[in-house]
Amino acid sequence: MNNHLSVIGVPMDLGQMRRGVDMGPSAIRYAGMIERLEELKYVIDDLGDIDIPRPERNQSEKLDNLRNLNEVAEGSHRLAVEVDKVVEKGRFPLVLGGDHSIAMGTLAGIAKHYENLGVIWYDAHGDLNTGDSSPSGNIHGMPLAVSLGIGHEKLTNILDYQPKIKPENVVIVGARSLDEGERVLIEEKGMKVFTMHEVDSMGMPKVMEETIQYLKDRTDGVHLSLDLDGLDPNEAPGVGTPVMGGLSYRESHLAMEMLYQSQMITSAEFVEVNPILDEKNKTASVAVGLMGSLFGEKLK
Ligand SMILES: NC(=[NH2+])NCCC[C@H](N)C(=O)O
Ligand SMILES: [Mn+2]
Ligand SMILES: [Mn+2]
Repeated sequence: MNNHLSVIGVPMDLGQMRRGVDMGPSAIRYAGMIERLEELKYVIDDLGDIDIPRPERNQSEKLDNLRNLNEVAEGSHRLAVEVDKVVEKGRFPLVLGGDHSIAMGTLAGIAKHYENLGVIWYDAHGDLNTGDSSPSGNIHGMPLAVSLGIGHEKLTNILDYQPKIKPENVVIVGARSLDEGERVLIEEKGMKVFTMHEVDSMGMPKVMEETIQYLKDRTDGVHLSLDLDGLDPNEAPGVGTPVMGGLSYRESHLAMEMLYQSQMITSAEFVEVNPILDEKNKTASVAVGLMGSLFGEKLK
């Protein structure tokens, strides 16, 4: 694994309606992230936080069922520019959210450097909505669709190219809340999804084995997009859209350890940590713990 990490915080809370997720990057750093990774002998540049635009008052609230479209697009664009530079320098981008809408910026910055970027979308949700299909108008439910080139032009065209990724290079893990339009898209594109049903029936070792094998055969780099709501809300309560029956802390550690062993992850982001909804920074600590496993911590 690339031993030079560049950390970028993204205090974005405009992709959904619960305030506080903009403090996610601070909460994750406060939970000891940098020290934890330094312990593993990584060289770390913390690039600080991206400046996120604040919406003007009186703007028409939800144009095309896309809440805060212009600000989210601009924030993601700024993130994409920074991530692009990090990859250009040969460093591993580690992005801290912020709500999941930021993934469209992260992927825009990374994917131009790969022919076939793979993505592991670790999440209770598919985030495959568009303005047309979204029940909420919240853009954090759309970044995977946007990265596939599906959605509003202001979002799909960040850094002036699209699509960022191909549907066959994506694996979704932990899904248990998919909207109708998302199911249709998954079916139509033949996307690989391990729902909680598969995790329960196959077990996490098999799910990750298959994920790793599948991506190894077809990609030249793999981005991990980890939404903390993929985990069960009992273990990661500090998220804005919790869904019961999620991945356990232990399953998630195992998944991260297997990814470390595979040596295939080339970038990562940890999103949706909301300290206002959290219990004593538990969810941020879970994020840092999972990073420990992803970057090679071992018990012996
Ligand atoms: N990144 C997330 N937590 N996304 C939740 C999305 C929830 C729902 N599917 C929506 O579109 O509103
Ligand atoms: Mn989610
Ligand atoms: Mn998500």
